[in-house]
Amino acid sequence: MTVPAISLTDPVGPSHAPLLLLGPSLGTSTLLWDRVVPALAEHYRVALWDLPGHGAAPASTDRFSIAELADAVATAVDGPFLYAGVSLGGAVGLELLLRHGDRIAAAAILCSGAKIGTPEGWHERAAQVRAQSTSSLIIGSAQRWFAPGSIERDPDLTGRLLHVLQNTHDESYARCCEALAVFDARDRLGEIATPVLAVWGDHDAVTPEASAREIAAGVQHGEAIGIPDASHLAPADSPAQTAAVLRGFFDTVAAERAA
Ligand SMILES: O=C(O)CC1=CCC(=O)O1
Repeated sequence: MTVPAISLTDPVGPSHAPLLLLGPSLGTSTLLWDRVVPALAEHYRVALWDLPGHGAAPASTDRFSIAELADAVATAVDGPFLYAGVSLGGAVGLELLLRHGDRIAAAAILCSGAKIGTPEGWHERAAQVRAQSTSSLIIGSAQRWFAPGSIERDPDLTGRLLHVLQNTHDESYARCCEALAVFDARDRLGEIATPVLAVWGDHDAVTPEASAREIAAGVQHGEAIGIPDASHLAPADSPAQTAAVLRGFFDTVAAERAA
């Protein structure tokens, strides 16, 4: 088995606070959470991970699965943690819950699904990137990723996110597409006993409300919530609301466990 190369940041936040791991979507990096981390780091020790060949992580040219990414994330940290991940990072979250659920007190799965897209679509995307690089994805990704008005509201962050995509290692991106092509956790959601919050962005056509509701209904303790001004990259589109939704959920779970 090849271990996919992820990278992990040092945690920021109060030294005795619970560890919160934040995961990226395909083609992005830890930067996706840039506007959310300051609010979360007041209450949690926040660490972020990068996908192979994205952001700070080394490239992985061998095939890997979403489950192997989850194992790599679980191996990179010690002890218990909270988790929040976007899209592919949310799929990794579901595999973390299935494979390492005893270490996770609560997880938020944002703009994601128990299955995302179609195998044909992911194989086409992988072939396109191998032939024409991630640069060929910029315009379509900007349309899928951001809610109307986001680019004008925060040209710095949205522009830098598109640069991350352009700088992503092509073969690693293609391998992520192939991992998504065979990812399907729909039949296993009922095995997840950890509390889960599934979040959708109202403008998201990739993983719409129905995807979040499927996760929330399928796990043993699930709830779902929408973020009105967000598309696929909710932490970039609506950072304050994303932080508030995560804090509300994690605080409620902690209070219920303490009661
Ligand atoms: O299509 C996109 O770029 C959006 C996306 C799908 C899976 C993921 O992580 O991001």
